[in-house]
Amino acid sequence: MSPSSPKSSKRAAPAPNAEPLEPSASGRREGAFAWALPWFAPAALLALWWIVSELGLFPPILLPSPQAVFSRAWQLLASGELFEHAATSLARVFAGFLISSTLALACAFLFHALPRAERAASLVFEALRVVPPLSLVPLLILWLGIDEAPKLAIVILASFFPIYLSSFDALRSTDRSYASLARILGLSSAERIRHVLLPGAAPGILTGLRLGFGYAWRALVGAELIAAASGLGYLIEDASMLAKTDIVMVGILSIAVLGVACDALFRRVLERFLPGRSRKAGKPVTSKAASTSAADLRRATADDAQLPGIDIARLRAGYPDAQGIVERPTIDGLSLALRPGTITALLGRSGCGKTTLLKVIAGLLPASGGRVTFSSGKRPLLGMVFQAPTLLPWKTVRENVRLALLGEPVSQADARVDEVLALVGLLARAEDYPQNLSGGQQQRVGFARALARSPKLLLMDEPFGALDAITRSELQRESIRIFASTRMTVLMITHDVREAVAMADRIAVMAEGTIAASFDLEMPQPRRLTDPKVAALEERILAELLSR
Ligand SMILES: Nc1ncnc2c1ncn2[C@@H]1O[C@H](COP(=O)(O)OP(=O)(O)OP(=O)(O)O)[C@@H](O)[C@H]1O
Repeated sequence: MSPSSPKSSKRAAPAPNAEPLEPSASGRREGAFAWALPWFAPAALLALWWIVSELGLFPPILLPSPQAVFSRAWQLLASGELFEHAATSLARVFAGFLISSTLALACAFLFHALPRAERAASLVFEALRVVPPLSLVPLLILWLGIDEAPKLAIVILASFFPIYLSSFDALRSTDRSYASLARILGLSSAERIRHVLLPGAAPGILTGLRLGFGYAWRALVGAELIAAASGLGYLIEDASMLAKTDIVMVGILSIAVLGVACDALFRRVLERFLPGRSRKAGKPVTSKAASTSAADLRRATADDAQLPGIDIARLRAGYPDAQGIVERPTIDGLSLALRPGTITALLGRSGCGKTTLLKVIAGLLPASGGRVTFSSGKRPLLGMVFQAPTLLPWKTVRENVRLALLGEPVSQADARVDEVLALVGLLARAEDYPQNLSGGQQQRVGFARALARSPKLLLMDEPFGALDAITRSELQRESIRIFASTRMTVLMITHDVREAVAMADRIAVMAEGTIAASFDLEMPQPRRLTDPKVAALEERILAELLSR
């Protein structure tokens, strides 16, 4: 059959860049009924309940019919009795929850700031966590009497731990993920809390609050067994004594409905008030700065004499164990000189200590021996491109880059953000959230953020490692252009010998925590990898690497 026949063209697969197809009829039907999905199971249970009671499988004293329960509920509602009990229970849950969430959040923040205090309290907290609050009722009555206090105490004890644990974990994992970034960007404690810790931990904290609220409801009925005269727990207990099963079921259903409604409220808060969670793509931005060329970035105006050289001599460094002792140094007697304004590429097998060296130079890890000397006297203003983009998902692209310029006047900082985003070709995506960008685009944003402060020293940890071949080669070319126009001293880790040969002035090969060989490249840019001299050097370096 000829490819142009109508039949064949009907069957042809859509072109890769074709508009999305119209949803199919079955897809449309599914979409139309999506809202009803959560109601299927309750409706099925209700139907089952009705059938069982209609068949008379259980006597009404054990299982009253749905009609009997709903008419009793209507009666209690009309008399205001149900509302009164529900209001009392809600007041108890809210009061207990308010106290427990305040205490739990205070403990989470305090213990996050004071890890030793957390370790000191951990055993007591762990023990208290596993004791069921209801087992404490006799003691609570002895200590607090039989009024509201023991009921509140039970709700507090039940809801404290989910909130505390979830919030503490969220704070700790956010801090771990972004600690290096915050230090490299020079954020103050207040800036770190405001821009990183709080928004990063917010989902975990809100989940903890949601869980805690659920636990507060669950503990309520038990709490209202303690000499209560009102509340849904009391209603259930009182009715069960008089064998009024329909009222017992009204009480249980009321707790379920109120609990689900409160949970839905929490979820709405989570979805609405967390910045950047909507993940919508922002509007494209155009501005004069979009035409910024690399040459415009010369504002640092640093000539080579002002740029930092780095002299690393007999360096030793490693990761301390739990006792704070570095047993086996990762960097062991390493010496390397970085000339001002040059690009040095660091090659070496995985695990030989390349990232560790970068961390010591950046001041993220202390040296245990030897020295790192900066020709500028102290550690210069530095930018770092991490192995992963390490963007804050709750901030837009613009806000992520802006984070590097928090101390600067707003208009100046905004102009600079435009400049560096234009430089990496992403000004049009400034209002997007990182989730809406590809991996390569996210890495470019990380690059723009590192360049934003016009660093004198740029440290790059396999910046192109996770990218596809085309994006990688594009970014390599862009980087060469940027390095040529913005004077910086650059140290770049890579696993790619070609990348090193294409970009670097010096290549250092690392093995077992020290520099095994180094090569100076005096070939002009741009370098053609097919050039016999370049190809021969690539071969030599590859052989050197393989011999390690
Ligand atoms: N936070 C850490 N705590 C303890 N040991 C670590 C830590 N980070 C790295 N190491 C260890 O230090 C050694 C060197 O790690 P490093 O990340 O510097 O290697 P690398 O050369 O950068 O590796 P790769 O090329 O795979 O990224 C490894 O043995 C690693 O297990």
